[in-house]
Amino acid sequence: MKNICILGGGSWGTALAIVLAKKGFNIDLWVRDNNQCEEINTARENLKYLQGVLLPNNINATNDIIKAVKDKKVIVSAVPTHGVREVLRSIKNHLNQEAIIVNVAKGIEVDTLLRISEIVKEEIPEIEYAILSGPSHAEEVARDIPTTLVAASAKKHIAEYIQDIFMTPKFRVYTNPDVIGVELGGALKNIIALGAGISDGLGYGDNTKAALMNRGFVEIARIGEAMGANKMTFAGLSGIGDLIVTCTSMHSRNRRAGILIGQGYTLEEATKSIGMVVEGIKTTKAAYQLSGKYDVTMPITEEIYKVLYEDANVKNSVVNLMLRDKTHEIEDIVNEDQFLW
Ligand SMILES: NC(=O)c1ccc[n+]([C@@H]2O[C@H](COP(=O)([O-])OP(=O)(O)OC[C@H]3O[C@@H](n4cnc5c(N)ncnc54)[C@H](O)[C@@H]3O)[C@@H](O)[C@H]2O)c1
Ligand SMILES: O=P(O)(O)OC[C@H](O)CO
Repeated sequence: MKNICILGGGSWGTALAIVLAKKGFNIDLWVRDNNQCEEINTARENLKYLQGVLLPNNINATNDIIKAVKDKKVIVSAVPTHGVREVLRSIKNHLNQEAIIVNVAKGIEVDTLLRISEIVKEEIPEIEYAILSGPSHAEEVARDIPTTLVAASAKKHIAEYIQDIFMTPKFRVYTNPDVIGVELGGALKNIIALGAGISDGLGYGDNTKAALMNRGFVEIARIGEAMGANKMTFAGLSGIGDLIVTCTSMHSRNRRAGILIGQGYTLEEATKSIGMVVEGIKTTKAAYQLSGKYDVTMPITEEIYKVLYEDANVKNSVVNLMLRDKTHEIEDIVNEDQFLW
């Protein structure tokens, strides 16, 4: 049986290790923190990030990243976006020639505004790349709850290879050639999930959340198309699928952080209380800059940016969104000629 390396012993890296280990692969799980690494190997549980799930014996946590990647064809990168570049730099000279990086993080690098495939291209230009994304909370995947995802790669055989590696009766994987769309859908939905949480924290209702999700989807598709994605990808699992789960689930770290902010906690208090990565916070900053760079209107992202980074009042932000200039629902489809006069 093949050996697979997973980089990052947080909730998602651990959940994917369980899926693959149950399939029979031997897993080397690189965990940055040595105490956590030892705890995983002795307790057979990731107590900090994924409590209550027994880890199969064929998962070996290691603190040695070079050993973890050595001779592996499939290297799953499950470190948060802000750590990806540094991790790639540390492994680039130790990789198998056939290695494929399977990124599962959902974010945009703030300083460069690059997607993760672009960071990989900069750091290890020759390596094969795929992204695995979709509506998938670690807490459910680790407990064998049926889940569907999409493996995207520019190369069909790479997307299909990764599909085969991960596919189980409880973990169904589709393929898609649109790496840009899949990366952006997964990253940008976290911003809208923060907004959905803020709305819940303010005590607003289902109508408000549906509005945020729907108009959030419109702005994700708008910037996505400007950045070269296929608009249809946003109608798929990594787009609307992930937007739905993240905006509605109590597993979502982004939504839960938003709820706390809506209830009046500061960003710092909310982040500390969640205790896990809340990717949407940094992604909001990146997306706000991208909307300027591509000259694309992203009103929800803009208001969330102001709440997170300029201490704007959340209730005023809702008023700002409700009182924007009147407009057609779907600007590029509806035009004046389509109305009866
Ligand atoms: N948790 C989920 O359900 C889920 C599902 C799909 C995708 N994701 C994505 O997976 C990525 C990881 O999320 P997670 O939920 O596992 O996070 P987490 O907070 O549970 O764990 C993060 C892990 O990364 C490590 N880490 C933090 N900074 C690092 C750095 N600079 N270098 C190396 N390691 C670092 C931490 O020590 C920890 O082990 C995120 O991009 C997230 O959006 C998460
Ligand atoms: O817990 P969140 O908000 O980081 O979301 C996790 C996954 O992206 C859901 O698909």
